[in-house]
Amino acid sequence: MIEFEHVTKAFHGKAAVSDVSLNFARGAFSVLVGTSGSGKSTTLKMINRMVDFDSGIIRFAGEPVTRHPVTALRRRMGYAIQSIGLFPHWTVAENIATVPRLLKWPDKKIHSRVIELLELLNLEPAVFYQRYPHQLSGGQQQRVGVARALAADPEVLLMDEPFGALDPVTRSSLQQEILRVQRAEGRTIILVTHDIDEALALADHLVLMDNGKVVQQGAPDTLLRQPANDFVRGFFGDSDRGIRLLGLYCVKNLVRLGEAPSGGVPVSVALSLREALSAFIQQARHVLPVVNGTGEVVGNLHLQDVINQGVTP
Ligand SMILES: Nc1ncnc2c1ncn2[C@@H]1O[C@H](COP(=O)(O)OP(=O)(O)OP(=O)(O)O)[C@@H](O)[C@H]1O
Repeated sequence: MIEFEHVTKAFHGKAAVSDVSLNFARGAFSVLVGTSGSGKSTTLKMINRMVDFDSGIIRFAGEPVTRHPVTALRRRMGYAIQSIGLFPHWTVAENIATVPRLLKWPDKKIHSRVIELLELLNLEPAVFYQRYPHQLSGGQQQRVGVARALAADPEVLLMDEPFGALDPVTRSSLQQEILRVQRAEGRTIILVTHDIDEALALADHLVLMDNGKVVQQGAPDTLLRQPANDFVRGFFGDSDRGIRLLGLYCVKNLVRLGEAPSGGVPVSVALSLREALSAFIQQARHVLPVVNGTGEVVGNLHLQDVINQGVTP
């Protein structure tokens, strides 16, 4: 859906992005991750032409972005950033409605979309609808920023550290919301983060950048299991790689269905194997019962199977 071919951008003679070729597939959740100053934000901003590039081609829906009128291009791409950029004299509802208003949606449709998004992002409409940005916490402002980016159902969502100022609990629930929206609606999302665990939790397609270049890209599993070089190995923390790998899989993948339930506090099918490993350690057990979404015991999880998952592809 979005393709980069040999794209280069320099600021004051110094390359920020060098000869980058990438393909962000339609409906995929792509994540740009890397060291500070590696060119992630610049890469993102070149997609909606917030930053012009010096050479190469970037295509959106088959056409070079330079041939799309800037305003039309930006309306097709939601954009959410850490520093939020909410309009201070507009209420939360007016901020969220920015693009629907530009698109001249009827008032009723705008109102119901704003309510829907407030609920989606856990902001009680009765409390937040009429508030102004200065009356919100940093995390609430960020959620309004995400709601605004989603408002007009853009084909592509560009997000630059959108969960940066959130506490770990809110951050994790917002990550799950975004994943749910992306899976349910097949939305194309490109997200920049320097948080490795966030990147691994969200990405279908992970792009690791360093010094303006793409060092390795692919499925998170591939980068963890087959790091292209020492930089990639080091970036994911050599000693944490096994644990991070377990974070990519769910208990559901390994449950031995129909076994007589073992003792111990059950783990849910939806839990990651990383969290399940922690449950084994906390309970000092080798086998734990597994429950499905309705709390019914469906089988067991064996510690040995979890360990094997970290070894076998
Ligand atoms: N507007 C600008 N003017 C001058 N230099 C810039 C500008 N924007 C970015 N740069 C430089 O380009 C390089 C890449 O910056 P970029 O913001 O893309 O990196 P990043 O990977 O997103 O970093 P971070 O994770 O720290 O936000 C950096 O060296 C930065 O200083």
